[in-house]
Amino acid sequence: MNTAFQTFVDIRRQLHRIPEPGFQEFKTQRLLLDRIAELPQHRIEVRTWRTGILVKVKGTDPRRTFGYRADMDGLPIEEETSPASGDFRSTHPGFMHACGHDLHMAIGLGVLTRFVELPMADDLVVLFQPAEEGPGGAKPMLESDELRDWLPDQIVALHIAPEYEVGTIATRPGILFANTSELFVDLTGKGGHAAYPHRANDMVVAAAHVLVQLQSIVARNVNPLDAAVVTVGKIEGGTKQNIIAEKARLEGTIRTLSADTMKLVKKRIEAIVAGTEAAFECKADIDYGSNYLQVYNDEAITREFMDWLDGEGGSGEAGPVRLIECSEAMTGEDFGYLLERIPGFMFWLGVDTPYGLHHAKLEPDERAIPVAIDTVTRYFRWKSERLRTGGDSA
Ligand SMILES: CC(=O)N[C@@H](CCC[C@H](N)C(=O)O)C(=O)O
Repeated sequence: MNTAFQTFVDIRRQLHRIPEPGFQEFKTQRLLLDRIAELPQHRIEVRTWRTGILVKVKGTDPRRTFGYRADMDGLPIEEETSPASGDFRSTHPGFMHACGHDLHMAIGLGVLTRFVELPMADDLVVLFQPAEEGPGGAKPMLESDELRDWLPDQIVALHIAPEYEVGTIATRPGILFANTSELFVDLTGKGGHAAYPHRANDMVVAAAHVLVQLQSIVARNVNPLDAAVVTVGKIEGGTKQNIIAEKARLEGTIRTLSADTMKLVKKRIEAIVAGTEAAFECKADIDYGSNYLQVYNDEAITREFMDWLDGEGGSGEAGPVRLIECSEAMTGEDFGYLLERIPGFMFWLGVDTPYGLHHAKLEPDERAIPVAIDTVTRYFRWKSERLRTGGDSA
């Protein structure tokens, strides 16, 4: 790997050591601000918003602004990567960059650096956005004073994809990621002695009933030709093996490809929870936490990007890039809010690793970093020039 790219691999490793929860990305913000401060300052302007950062690189003759967005937060996962990554493993117990945001940020810094070194005619804004995993930073950042007068005319983001080889970019026009809603169900009954179940009201059993019935929603209520997911990722209840639990809590997430199906799934969840409440004579509360809008790629701009990648855009400094037109995924991304306001697209970046996103053993192949820096940089330059010379797809 050439030394220019190696710098961003090193930065990714530094970021990997310090994963932080949403809106607590203090060390991450500091590290990025320090790296940005090392760049020649005459072309850039920097703003901070909460734990996020906005950087503008001034073009030589700006008529438009292009945007790249990178998310910043880590996940509550204890890292279990191989000894080979020992020297840059997470130093924050119980936290890990297990969704690739360390790569997304390093790539953002790489793109930014390239445009500082060799500006394009148009402006570039790089957004380092907090709290993608929750509660969601894109929507409030979009509404912030800091972004209001720097809104790009077109925006791009990427997400690492463990299942694709390095050198692969996958995307599609239209919907790429699902609508999401978090789900929290709190059950309160009556605790008691394990030997006297008839005098108590057991919330572990009630939670089990809710959990099993939730499985019927996708199987029996959603049209099989549509798509939806109801996953419960965490159950909490009780205090000891011989005490009947007074409280239990289920934590999950709902994914749907359409807004109407989201309404249907929520209606069914409410019916199931109300039924359990009546049957178990307990109290049940539902909270939907944060909700994300689908990621909907602008059809014309995405198709144009795909055509470019299939042609002249497919060979770059970091090697050939192979395009895959992929299917929709049930992952969620608050980048959907940015795309609702600003035309653009998101794409998957192949990082070829056997463990999936949100896995404690996720080890993305870092050779994907140069591929992404080079591709995004070349694409913005090409698009900026094309618009000046009268190409279409604003
Ligand atoms: C790309 C990715 O993995 N994104 C997350 C987004 C989480 C949204 C929210 N906190 C939820 O759980 O519904 C995902 O889990 O898809």
